[in-house]
Amino acid sequence: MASIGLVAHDDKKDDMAAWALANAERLSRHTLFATGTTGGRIEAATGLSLTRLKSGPLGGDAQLGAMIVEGKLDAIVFFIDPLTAMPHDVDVKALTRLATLYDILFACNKSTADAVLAAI
Ligand SMILES: O=C(CO)COP(=O)(O)O
Repeated sequence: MASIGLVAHDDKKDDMAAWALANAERLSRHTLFATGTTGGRIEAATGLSLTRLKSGPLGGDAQLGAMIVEGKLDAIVFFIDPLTAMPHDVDVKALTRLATLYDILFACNKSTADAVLAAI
C-alpha cells in the first residue's frame, strides 16, 4: 500500500474526477491525500475515502510538500494546467522541486498517472 497525493488545477479537475473514477478500484488499495477542492471532486465522483488538505492556493500544495519532506508520501498525481497562470505558482514549483529532490513518483499528466498506478 502506498500513500498518494492527488491534485488538479481547476481546468483539469474534470479530468482528475474521470481518471479517479476509472481507477477507483486500484486507488482504493492505497492511502489517499488530496488538496481541498480536488479531494471534494474525487470523493463526489468515486466515493473513495481520502484525507482532504487545504485548498492549493491556501497552502495545500505546501502541505503535500511538507509530507514529502517527512517521508509520508510515495507518489503524487498532479494534473497541472500548463496554460493558466496561478497565484500560488511558487507553491506549485516548491512541490515539484521537493518531489524531484526526494525522488518520489510524480505524475503530472494522465499517461504518466496510468503508468504510476500500474507500478505501485
Ligand atoms: O491549486 C491546486 C494545486 O496547485 C489545487 O487545489 P484545489 O484542489 O484546492 O483546487
